[in-house]
Amino acid sequence: MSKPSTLSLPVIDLISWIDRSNHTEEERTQASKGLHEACLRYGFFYLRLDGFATDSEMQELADLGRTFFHLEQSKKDEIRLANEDGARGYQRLKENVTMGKADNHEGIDFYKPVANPDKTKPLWGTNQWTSHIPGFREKFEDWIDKMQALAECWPRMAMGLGMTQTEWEDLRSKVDDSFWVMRIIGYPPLPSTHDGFSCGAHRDYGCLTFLYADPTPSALQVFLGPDTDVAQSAIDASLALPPEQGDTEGVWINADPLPGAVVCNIGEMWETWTAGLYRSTLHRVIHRSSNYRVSVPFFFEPNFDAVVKPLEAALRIHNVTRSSSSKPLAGRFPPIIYGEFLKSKVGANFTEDSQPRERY
Ligand SMILES: O=C(O)CCC(=O)C(=O)O
Ligand SMILES: [Fe+2]
Repeated sequence: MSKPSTLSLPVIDLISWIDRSNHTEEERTQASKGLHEACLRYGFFYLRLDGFATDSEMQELADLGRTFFHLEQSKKDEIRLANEDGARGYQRLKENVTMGKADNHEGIDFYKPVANPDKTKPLWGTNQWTSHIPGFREKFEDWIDKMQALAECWPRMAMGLGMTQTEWEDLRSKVDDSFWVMRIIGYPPLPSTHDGFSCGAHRDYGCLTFLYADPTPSALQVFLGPDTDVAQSAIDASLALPPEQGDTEGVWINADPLPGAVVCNIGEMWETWTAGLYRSTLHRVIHRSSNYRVSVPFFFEPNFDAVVKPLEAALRIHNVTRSSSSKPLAGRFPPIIYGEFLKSKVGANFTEDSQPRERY
């Protein structure tokens, strides 16, 4: 495996939006510009959370996750996926599959609770919480609230798209009942004999991911292709993607944890809303250190019944910059009903002995 490049991702500071009364409009405009640029050029960046979440609060989540994964197997299996709708609950090591290869991690998945749960319907069951760790549920529910609040202020920051007030309100109505997902993931060291990764290369398919990971370095990697100008200097043909993922040349860079920040990345829904202006970037995890790594990604998603299609504001930008050779946008980004899209993803990524379910 080639060594990842030492390039690093941009850092976006949200404080002027979180603590509005102590910051100026000018500071908010600058933060928005930085965010827009980062979405255009990378689709992956750090979000500083000063004044919003502390390192010790985030580390506590990783510790709780680690305590769970270190329970005996039978206690973990008490909340296994198969008890529910096949999507909510615990999955064992290597139950997730990416590109046909077992991922060397275990995890617990939670989705937005639904009214009238029915576990016979895909994604419509009940979340499962361990009873073996005091405070586990409360701490993670607090985190879910925080991540939802963080996502609330986010689209407003994307001023760079030049949305009108009406367009902004329309977009907001698509995410005001977000069908969010949270995963708690446990990664033992990846054995050199394992045919696959800790988490294989993929794009997240919702709106926005906010990832807290424990301080383990050199685990999460992000792929920057040749159209990311920052990668131009570092392109190395030996780092091309495997043919099944397009054989694109580029670089894998480490996205090591930054204290006081989460990693944020764009999912396919934002790529659709912006008709490809914002990038949903490939990433993967290769965890070869000797410790047990824990990460907690929170996926902020559209409403289950939201229709997602390119935003007028994005099309206006395209119309200004589009070259005559580019493919018609409408064909490339047909409208999607988010919940249907989500269900269509369910199924490909589990081993045969577990209920099928998509890995984010
Ligand atoms: O554990 C990580 O660092 C990333 C996990 C991830 O990409 C995902 O669950 O979608
Ligand atoms: Fe991901």
